[in-house]
Amino acid sequence: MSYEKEKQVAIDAAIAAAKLCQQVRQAIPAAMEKTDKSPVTVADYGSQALICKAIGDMFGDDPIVAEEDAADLSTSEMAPQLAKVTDYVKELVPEATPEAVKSWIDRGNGEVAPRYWTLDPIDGTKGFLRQDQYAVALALVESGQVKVGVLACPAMPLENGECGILYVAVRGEGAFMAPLAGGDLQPIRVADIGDAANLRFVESVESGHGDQSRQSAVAKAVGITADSLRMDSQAKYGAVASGQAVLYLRLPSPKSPNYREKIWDHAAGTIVVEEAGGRITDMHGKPLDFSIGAKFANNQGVVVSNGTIHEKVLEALA
Ligand SMILES: Nc1ncnc2c1ncn2[C@@H]1O[C@H](COP(=O)(O)OS(=O)(=O)O)[C@@H](OP(=O)(O)O)[C@H]1O
Ligand SMILES: [Mg+2]
Ligand SMILES: [Mg+2]
Ligand SMILES: [Mg+2]
Repeated sequence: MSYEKEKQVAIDAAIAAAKLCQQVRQAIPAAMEKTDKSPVTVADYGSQALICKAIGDMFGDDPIVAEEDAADLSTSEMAPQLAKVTDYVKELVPEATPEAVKSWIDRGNGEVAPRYWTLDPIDGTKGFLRQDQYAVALALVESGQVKVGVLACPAMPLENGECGILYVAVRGEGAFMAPLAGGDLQPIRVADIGDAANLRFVESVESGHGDQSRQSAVAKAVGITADSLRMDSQAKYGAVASGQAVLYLRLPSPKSPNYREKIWDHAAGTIVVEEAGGRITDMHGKPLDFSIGAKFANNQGVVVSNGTIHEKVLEALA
């Protein structure tokens, strides 16, 4: 099946959302705290509203499983924040009202189904707040397999010194990147193992999102001696897909050993890497299971590689 329409709607929505995020970021955004103590900003809500509206308008029957929830924005003390979100959304959707914005955000409360979208309106909110990397990550999943993935990474550097990369993949059609500001999609490939300069691995910036000492031990065991490239968000998948790194390790943090990864933190990134020739499994070599729910209840840790080193990495982990 061709996913031409899905791909185009996803690209347009992600680009619009990334624009909103960059506008918020120029104003040095403040963070609000969610009940799990993690940060969220008006940009996370604005991005989710824009994208869920776009998907809902074009594919009204498709559920969307997204990170944020408008319930936190619905109290009277949050009214000023909701007004701010609405103002940003209005710049791109003039008919936006606070009520409409909340209802668009809540389109993201869908459940995993035979066909669904999953959205992280800002992946790497901590990176967004630090003026580092972040990504708008949107994917379409059918029968448990990611079919379309779009990653908009406004802070990823291009060769010409400018910033902003869009990564796009459709199952069976390859992976591509383009300047986020506009330009043709160019095919990308993972790095070859013989390419010693690219023997780098990527990992999270936040030490609590992984096990950095085990990650560097595993990288060393497969011959990667250079220091890791630390990067927030699914931009790490973009780095592997385009050959800047051969490995992304995300092993359970000793601080939260029972944490289960969320589907929106990986869906778009995984198809971009797979279509660029790479491989993804959990730390035990099992495929990530996108068919059960918002959390990967049956997977632990994530290993993303250029493919050729994957078995060696799994052996080092075993
Ligand atoms: N304990 C633990 N272990 C693993 N992952 C966790 C954990 N806690 C949170 N999260 C999720 O991490 C998402 C951000 O991941 P990053 O790789 O961007 O982390 S980092 O900012 O580079 O450190 C972040 O996504 P966003 O909330 O979209 O930013 C969280 O979903
Ligand atoms: Mg979050
Ligand atoms: Mg995330
Ligand atoms: Mg997020």
